[in-house]
Amino acid sequence: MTSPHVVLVGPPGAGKTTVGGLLARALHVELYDADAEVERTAGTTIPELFRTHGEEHFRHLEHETVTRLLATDAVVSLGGGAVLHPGTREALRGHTVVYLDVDVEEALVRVSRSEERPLLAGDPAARLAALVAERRPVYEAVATAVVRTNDRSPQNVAEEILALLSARARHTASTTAAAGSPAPVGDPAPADTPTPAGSTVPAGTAGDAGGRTSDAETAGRIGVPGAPGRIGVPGAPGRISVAGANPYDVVVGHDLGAEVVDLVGSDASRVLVVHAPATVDRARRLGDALSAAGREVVLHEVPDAEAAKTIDVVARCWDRLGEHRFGRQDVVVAVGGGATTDVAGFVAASWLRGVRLVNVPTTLLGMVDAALGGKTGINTAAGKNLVGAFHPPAGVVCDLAALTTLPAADLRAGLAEVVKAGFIADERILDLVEADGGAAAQDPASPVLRELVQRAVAVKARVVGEDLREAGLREILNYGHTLAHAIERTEAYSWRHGDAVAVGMVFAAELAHAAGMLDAAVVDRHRKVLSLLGLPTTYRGDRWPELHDAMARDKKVRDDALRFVVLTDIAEPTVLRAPTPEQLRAAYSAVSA
Ligand SMILES: NC(=O)c1ccc[n+]([C@@H]2O[C@H](COP(=O)([O-])OP(=O)(O)OC[C@H]3O[C@@H](n4cnc5c(N)ncnc54)[C@H](O)[C@@H]3O)[C@@H](O)[C@H]2O)c1
Ligand SMILES: O=C(O)C(=O)C[C@@H](O)[C@H](O)[C@H](O)COP(=O)(O)O
Repeated sequence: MTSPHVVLVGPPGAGKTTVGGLLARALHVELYDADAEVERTAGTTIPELFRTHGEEHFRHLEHETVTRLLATDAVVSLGGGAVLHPGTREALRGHTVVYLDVDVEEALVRVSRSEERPLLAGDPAARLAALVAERRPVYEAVATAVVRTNDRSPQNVAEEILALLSARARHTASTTAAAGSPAPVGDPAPADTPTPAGSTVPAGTAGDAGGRTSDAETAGRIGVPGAPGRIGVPGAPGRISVAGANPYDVVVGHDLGAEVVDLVGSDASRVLVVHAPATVDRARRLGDALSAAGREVVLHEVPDAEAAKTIDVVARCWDRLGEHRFGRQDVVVAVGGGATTDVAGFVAASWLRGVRLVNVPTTLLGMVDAALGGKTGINTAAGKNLVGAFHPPAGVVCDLAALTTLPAADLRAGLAEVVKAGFIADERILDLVEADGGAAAQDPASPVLRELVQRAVAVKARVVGEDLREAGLREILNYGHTLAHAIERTEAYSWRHGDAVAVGMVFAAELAHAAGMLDAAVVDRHRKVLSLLGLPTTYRGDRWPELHDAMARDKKVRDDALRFVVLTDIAEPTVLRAPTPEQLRAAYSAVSA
């Protein structure tokens, strides 16, 4: 089926027509500007169409025009409001759609230089701000990639899109070339053993939740607009929304006790505050605030770190809830790192088949990863996080002051998940770390760390908002985790999770390189960024059988075939299915100390 090389969406002033022209020239194809096509077909201007027939009539004509243009082999630029038509959104499924993101101030400067825009009549600044606020989630929903245009020349933006298109073409080519039967899970075979080639799955396409769930093999690309202003300006608490059946916010700031009291709400009679030994003071302070607000507070300490994630600890929590007659309207508040929020979350998910959960993460890793997204759970003898439930919190409150008491090694471990967000979706994270050799990222009081937190949260929020139950896209958050969880189990959970993830990401990058999918330069960048932060990039070289056995129990395994989230470039995650024993061996040997 003929399809445009790329469809550009975005608000007025995003540069769709200018960038579209450059792309069309570079690709030697036509540029179709949907607005111009509507005018040509209607034989009048858009302002005139609005005046004489109204917006609804215009949207109808626009939808028909876009449907026609989507059957061309061109570059297509859509009018700012085209995506408001449900039929147009539907028609965009399966196409490569790039959202050109721009801040309102810059868009305003650009549109003030151009022709009449009916929807901006009156107070253009206010109208544009309202339009962008209304439409941004829709652009993000239809887009397969988001490209920032602020402070960038149209040429520079076009180059980024061309690079995206060629990476996508490489995916398609490698998928076609590498399709093969799944390799059985087992130790790497000797080099001369014939084995099926590893196969890759291309990144997702526009708004294709249906396709993702039916295939369950696709990890998608996610572009993250990510200017700090979009997710909260430095100095004010950032508030990042997580979409879903029950949307909630992640608040990032200081002195946020009142947020917790609000989130618990006045319907609750009782609150179980679950905390780690290291967070008892913070838990007590929150408990006092909740008591002052009229709630009965039960403080409950769980063991430190991974020792908290057991069925015995869960059972003790259930006992406390039973003793205090917790009902359906009562609440669990988790105060601690990822281990605490994981176990407390599972308690909340299972008590009376689910009560309200408020997460107050006190580690960096908890703030950027564990406390949001709804994955709760515990470990079993067979492996990490094997029992649990998806139970999203009612809200997540990240008080950055907690990071000042966090041991440096735990802060570093959290940075591994921040870096993960950088590699899978937001390169600016990597740039920020590299800018000063990783120093500011490790300073709990620095604005850089705050921006890193907000950016990493924004990445996770967007992914889990689209795919709570890991039907496809969410797998990208597991980057580096297949080997990481195996290392943690092999080391009897004496390794920090983030440290294991750091090694796991280098392994995944080496694996993608061995499979011919990733340039050596990107693999090197993994080592560089992680080393700047003092994170490990190697592991002992004599543990392959144990590691392989643990990886064979990974949740991503399908039909007994190992599956790894890998990159084909920065912010280009995909899934490598059934890598060959040679590829696995090459990657393991490359990370062996
Ligand atoms: N559910 C998810 O989506 C998800 C995501 C990522 C990680 N995780 C899980 O999270 C866990 C790792 O989380 P983590 O790195 O936060 O580890 P952690 O919970 O073990 O905390 C690390 C250490 O810091 C201490 N601590 C916590 N807050 C402190 C503070 N403010 N000051 C001083 N000490 C403090 C803890 O008691 C612990 O000793 C793993 O079990 C991992 O599997 C879950
Ligand atoms: O939220 C997710 O999804 C993740 O994969 C985030 C990971 O960083 C996290 O460690 C998660 O707990 C792993 O989940 P699992 O399902 O692989 O156990």
